[in-house]
Amino acid sequence: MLSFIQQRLSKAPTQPQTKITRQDSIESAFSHAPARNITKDPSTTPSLTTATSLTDTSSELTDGSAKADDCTRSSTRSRSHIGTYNENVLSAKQNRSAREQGTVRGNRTVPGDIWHHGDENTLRERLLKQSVQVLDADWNIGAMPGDSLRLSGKAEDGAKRRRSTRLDILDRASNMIEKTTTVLGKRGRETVEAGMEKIQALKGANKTYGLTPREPEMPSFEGPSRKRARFSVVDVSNERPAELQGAGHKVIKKSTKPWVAQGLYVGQHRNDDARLTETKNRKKQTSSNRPGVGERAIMPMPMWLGDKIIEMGRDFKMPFDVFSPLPPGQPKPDEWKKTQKNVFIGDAANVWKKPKDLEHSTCICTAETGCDDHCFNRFMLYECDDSNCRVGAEHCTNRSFVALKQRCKAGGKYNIGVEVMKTADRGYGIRANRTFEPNQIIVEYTGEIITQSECDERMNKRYKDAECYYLMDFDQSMILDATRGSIARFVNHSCAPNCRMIKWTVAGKPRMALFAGDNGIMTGEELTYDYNFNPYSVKNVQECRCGAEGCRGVLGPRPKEIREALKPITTGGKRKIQQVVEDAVETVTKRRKIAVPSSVKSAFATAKAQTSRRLSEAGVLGSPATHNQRLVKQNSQHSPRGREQETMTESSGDGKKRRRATNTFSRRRSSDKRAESDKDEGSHSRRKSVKEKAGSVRENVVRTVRRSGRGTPAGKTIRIIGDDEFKGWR
Ligand SMILES: C[S@@+](CC[C@H](N)C(=O)[O-])C[C@H]1O[C@@H](n2cnc3c(N)ncnc32)[C@H](O)[C@@H]1O
Repeated sequence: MLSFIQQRLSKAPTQPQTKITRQDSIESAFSHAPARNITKDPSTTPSLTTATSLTDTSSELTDGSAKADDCTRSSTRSRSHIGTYNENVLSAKQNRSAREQGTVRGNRTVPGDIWHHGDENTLRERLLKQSVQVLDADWNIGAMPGDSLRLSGKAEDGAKRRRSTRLDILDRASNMIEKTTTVLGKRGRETVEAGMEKIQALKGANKTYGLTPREPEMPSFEGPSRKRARFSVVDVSNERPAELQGAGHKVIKKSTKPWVAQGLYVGQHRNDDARLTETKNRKKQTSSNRPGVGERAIMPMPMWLGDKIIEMGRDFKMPFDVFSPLPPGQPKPDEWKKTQKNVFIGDAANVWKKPKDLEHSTCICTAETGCDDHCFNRFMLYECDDSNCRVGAEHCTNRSFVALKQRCKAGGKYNIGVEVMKTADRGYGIRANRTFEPNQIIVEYTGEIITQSECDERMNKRYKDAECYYLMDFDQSMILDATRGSIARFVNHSCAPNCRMIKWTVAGKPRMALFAGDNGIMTGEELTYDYNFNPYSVKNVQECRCGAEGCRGVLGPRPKEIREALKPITTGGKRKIQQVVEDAVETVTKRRKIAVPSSVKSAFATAKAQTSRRLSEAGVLGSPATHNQRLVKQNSQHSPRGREQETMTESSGDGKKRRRATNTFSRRRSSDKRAESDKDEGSHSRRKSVKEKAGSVRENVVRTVRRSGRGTPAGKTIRIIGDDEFKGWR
């Protein structure tokens, strides 16, 4: 501090450069103090401003007359502050509080009693101590002689205001320029004058900031600092209120941390909605000033999926492109006739019969359960609607086809969700351009519904030279031909599929759709399902190129199994006969590449009839109908969803895997108890027993379900029965 004062003093033009010792200081105080005490009249004594700071140069005397006085003599106070001192004493003093020291901070005058009490030594000592205290007191450099001290009558204002050092610099700069202009030519003068104007403008601008807080400290250029790197200097002149706006004024704004709000999705922020078309996005953006439209306050979910995911919940997965369509310029299949609805062709409409029992089907779900896996309609693959479900559209979750319709109606690539792609060795295929939930409906398989005879005709004529066929067994022995149909016709086969093709009954009509498998679908995955292709002839077997780990090598069952299925019954053996029958009736082609040769068909029918007859004779089965019921029992495997669509394999006695009929299901009902009691009646004739039990079943079975697809002949009627009931039929 002292060195600083000495520096100031050495710079001061009016102050002679003398070394002042502490002793001098004391003596100076000694000599001036009485004068001050004597002239202590508030009306005449210039009141010094309260101490501000060392740099404060605006401290002013209230009395102008004092100015002259101040010029002629040094301030007592100032001089008392100057001098050398004993550091030990000083430090000892500093460690004590002002109260302990018996002085009040800021008391810079020598008390009057010094003059009246004590001898010289004591007096000197006290003076020494007090001088040292004074050194520790607040300083008012403005009171010091020399320097550019300016006085005015408003001491209080001066205490609050400080002259900006920048103004000093500007003053000096303008002085220099003034001097320079005298030696410059006209052109130079003009340039300098322009500079002057700029300086004046700056000065003016600075004045407007007279009352603004001190300019914030700017980052120095000493080198990059980690702490400073977090701050960025930004021009926020537009954000500042008008009165604070000044030329090029910069403030420091803390840099944002977008990852706090966006997490792993940082940098993926987009203004447009990828699900919408460009036009719709533009429209949306123009109307996006709606109130309430804003950023989420919480960490966003994967983009574009919205509230649905929050509601439904989903395990966290690493970020992926939720919506990622193929870039333009992909190879496209030849244009085909499209239809988004099934169309009955020819006699098909007359042949097809609406199931009679539908009106009786009403689920008993509540809004809480919302037609979950226990919903009876869901179990039967009936879609809920207002006629068969009391839960209502808001809570019912068994309205997939309605949801699909709404999605497609909304339009856009995202909502459609699938697109055609070219595969390496399987022609065209279908890929998902977005994610799908497990078991979510993806796309409907639509086309023309034709009768069997119409199919034969088409195969022989229209599709004679075709490479690909889009035929699928549908309902009531009819065929769904998607040659004219929906995009779903391009879905390829896989032995390890990620989707299922399932037939549902919607408003009394059968409809086929592709559903996501149990693992859901990720963006970019190729969609496949198991064709369960039945070539009806060994020579029509197609090589499978699905590339799955457990690939069967062919589309459909393995060749050996096909041979087994088609082998005529020559030998007895209950298990074998049963197996052949089961295999014969199990899988009906859902998708066929070629028409079934009539010779194969008749051989198949003959084998089936023969087997049924033999089994009936042997008392194993009562009738073809009960045979179906037996299949129901043997193959009913309760899936987690209470139904089973997939063809399954089960281990036979010889340890080999063999295919079993599936696609049917059974359910334990209250009638099971009755069946239990029936069982106790003993061993009557099998047929009689079956008849009796069939009667009881008729009473209790809720309805008859029409099913087709893998595992059961299309259009065959299968009754739903309880497991225990079935025991009696064996
Ligand atoms: C309904 S089409 C599927 C779309 C077809 N890839 C296209 O380009 O039109 C069925 C035909 O695709 C071919 N295909 C489908 N999946 C296959 C697979 N896993 N391996 C070999 N060929 C397959 C077979 O030729 C089959 O007859």
